[in-house]
Amino acid sequence: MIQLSNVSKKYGSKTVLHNISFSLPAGEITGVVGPNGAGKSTLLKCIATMMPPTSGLIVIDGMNAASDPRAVRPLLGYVPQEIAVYQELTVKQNIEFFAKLAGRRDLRAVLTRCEEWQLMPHYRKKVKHLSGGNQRKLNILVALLHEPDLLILDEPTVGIDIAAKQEIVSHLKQLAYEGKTILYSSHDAQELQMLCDSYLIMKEGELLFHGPKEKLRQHVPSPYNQSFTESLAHVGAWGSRR
Ligand SMILES: Nc1ncnc2c1ncn2[C@@H]1O[C@H](COP(=O)(O)OP(=O)(O)OP(=O)(O)O)[C@@H](O)[C@H]1O
Repeated sequence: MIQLSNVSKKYGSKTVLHNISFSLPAGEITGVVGPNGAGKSTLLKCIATMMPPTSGLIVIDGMNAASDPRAVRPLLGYVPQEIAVYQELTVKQNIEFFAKLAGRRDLRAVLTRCEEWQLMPHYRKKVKHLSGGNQRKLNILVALLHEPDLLILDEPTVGIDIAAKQEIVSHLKQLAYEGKTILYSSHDAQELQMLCDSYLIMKEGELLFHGPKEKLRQHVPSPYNQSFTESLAHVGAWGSRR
C-alpha cells in the first residue's frame, strides 16, 4: 500500500529525514515512534501529501504521492496533531461542512459511526464545549468522511484521559478490522503495544527499526527484552514530553 524509497526532507539547510525506505502492506496498523524532533510528523505529512519530500519516492497504491497528489488524496485521510475542526460550530455543522467538501451526500453511515463512537449525545453542541476525547474522536471521524483506505494520524490521543484513549484505540482497531491501513505516531507505549502490528522507530531523522513486535524483542539483547517499553528504550525510540 505504501512504499518509500530513499526519502529525505530538508527544512532550509536542515535535513530532518535521512534516506528513509520501507514498505507497508494494506490492512495493518503501524506505529511511528521516536523522541521529540525525530521527524515523525514530517514523515507523516510527506506521506499524506501535505508537503513533498526533498528527494526520494513515496508511492501509495502504485501512485507517486509527490507528482500526483490529487490522485493520491482520495485514498487517504490525515488527522493532524492539532484539532482541525471548527470550535464555534456544532458537531453536526462540522460534519455537514466537511462532508460537503468531501462530496458526500448520504450521511447515514456517518451517523451510525457517530452513534458507535458515542458522539450523538453531543451532536448539537459546539465543539468548544466537548471534552478533549470527544474533540479527538470528531477530528478522526471528519478525516474518514470520504472513506479513505489509508488513515494517517499524528498523535491522535495526545492530552486526553486514559478512558478516552482506550476508546479511540478500540475504534482504530475496528477500522483496521474493517480493512483500513493505519499509520499513526504516538508517545504512549501502552497504546502502541495494544494497537500496532508493526513499528517504525525513528531518531534524528533516521529510521532505526521497522518490523513487528516480535522482531523488536529479538533485536534487543537480554536482559533488556523484558518489556515492550524497555525494548523501545533500548532501540533508542523513547522520549516523551507528555
Ligand atoms: N516547518 C518547519 N520548519 C523548520 N523546521 C521544522 C519544521 N517543522 C519541523 N521542523 C524541525 O524538524 C525536526 C523534526 O520535527 P518533527 O515535528 O517532524 O518531529 P517529531 O518527531 O514529530 O517531534 P514531536 O514528537 O515533538 O512531535 C525538528 O528538529 C523540528 O524542529
